[in-house]
Amino acid sequence: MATADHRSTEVLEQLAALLEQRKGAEAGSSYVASLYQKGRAKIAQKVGEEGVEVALAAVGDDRDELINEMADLWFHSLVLLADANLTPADVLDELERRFGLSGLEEKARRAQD
Ligand SMILES: N=c1c2ncn([C@@H]3O[C@H](COP(=O)(O)OP(=O)(O)OP(=O)(O)O)[C@@H](O)[C@H]3O)c2ncn1[C@@H]1O[C@H](COP(=O)(O)O)[C@@H](O)[C@H]1O
Repeated sequence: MATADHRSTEVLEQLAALLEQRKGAEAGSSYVASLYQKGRAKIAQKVGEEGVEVALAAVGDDRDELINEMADLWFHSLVLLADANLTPADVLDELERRFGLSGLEEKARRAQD
């Protein structure tokens, strides 16, 4: 299994920066620019479709298929975030906040034991 390291967030940030640049590109020149042109509902639809594909891949128990479909889901989710003028950092902040909360709950539980 691959291990998480500094690349995990770097690749999200670099891809997000590229997605931001694509806002100024011609729709015919880039898949991402064509998605922006189709609009929020189309991008949201792609995220929904990719989510279903992830679920099907998970049930199929094919490791490579699951990684591929998850990459499609994450990619389209990043496009949706960019279209909404949000960044991966906004989501990472929320995950970090929740992780912090659960960490505190765990500490409190241990203190009671
Ligand atoms: N990571 C990706 C990525 N993952 C998937 N895809 C594209 O997402 C599409 C999904 O395929 P589907 O079959 O679901 O969709 P489709 O049938 O082509 O389109 P729909 O009719 O369903 O809308 C394919 O065209 C893939 O090529 C991606 N396209 C781009 N990127 C990244 O985005 C960057 C910018 O891309 P461009 O804007 O195209 O240069 C690239 O350098 C990559 O790093």
